[in-house]
Amino acid sequence: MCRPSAPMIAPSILSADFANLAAETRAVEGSDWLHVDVMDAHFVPNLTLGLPVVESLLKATDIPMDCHLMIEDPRRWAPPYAEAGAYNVTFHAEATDDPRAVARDIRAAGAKAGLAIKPGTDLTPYLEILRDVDTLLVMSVEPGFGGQRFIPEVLSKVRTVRNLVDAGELSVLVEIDGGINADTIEEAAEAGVDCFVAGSAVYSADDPGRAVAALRAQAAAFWPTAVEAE
Ligand SMILES: O=C(CO)[C@@H](O)[C@H](O)COP(=O)(O)O
Repeated sequence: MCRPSAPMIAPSILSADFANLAAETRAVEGSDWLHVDVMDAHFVPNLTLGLPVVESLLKATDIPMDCHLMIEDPRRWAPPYAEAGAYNVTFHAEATDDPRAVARDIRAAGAKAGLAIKPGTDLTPYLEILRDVDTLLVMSVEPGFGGQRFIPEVLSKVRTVRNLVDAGELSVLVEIDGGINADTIEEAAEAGVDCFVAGSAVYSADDPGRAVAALRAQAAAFWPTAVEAE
């Protein structure tokens, strides 16, 4: 996968009004991905939504869906999200002892496969596995809740993967999730993030669509001038 030609912004509907999800997705038309947090109250201490809501959302929007599964047993539960039509399905490294098999099943079911790691998880044991996924999701807050403070220490993992991708040794999209807003997006962009998830920064704005555009413009100031278009 080549680097996208511009920063990608993925609004997280965790911060949207769950009683008006179709309207909330229309408010962010023009976003690169729609980030959907699936939480099972076991892998994380929160419960959100599951496959039936994702299936309905897929009918309500054309924005490519980025499903972030914060769940136990992703080998069992991840492929149906791909079969339903999600563009990218991300599972947690900490939730499985066979990430390659989960990624293979997601891809076989028709979606891009993403690997997520919590802030405290070391990247080193997963570097080889990154050859078998399309996206690395670096969590910059503890998974479970929106509106938390950005953890800048995770950017060393972003820099490591950025350098490997730029050197042609890996081909993976680098995504960051948690605490991304006008105060933090620039340091993340400078470290080499391709895709920025933003929940409260987008949905607490008066105009979520303009908030997406503003975040993209801020990150673009740190974009390399000549990147190969995806
Ligand atoms: O996965 C998660 C939280 O677990 C995120 O996707 C949050 O939804 C991001 O929200 P903000 O930190 O941007 O408010």
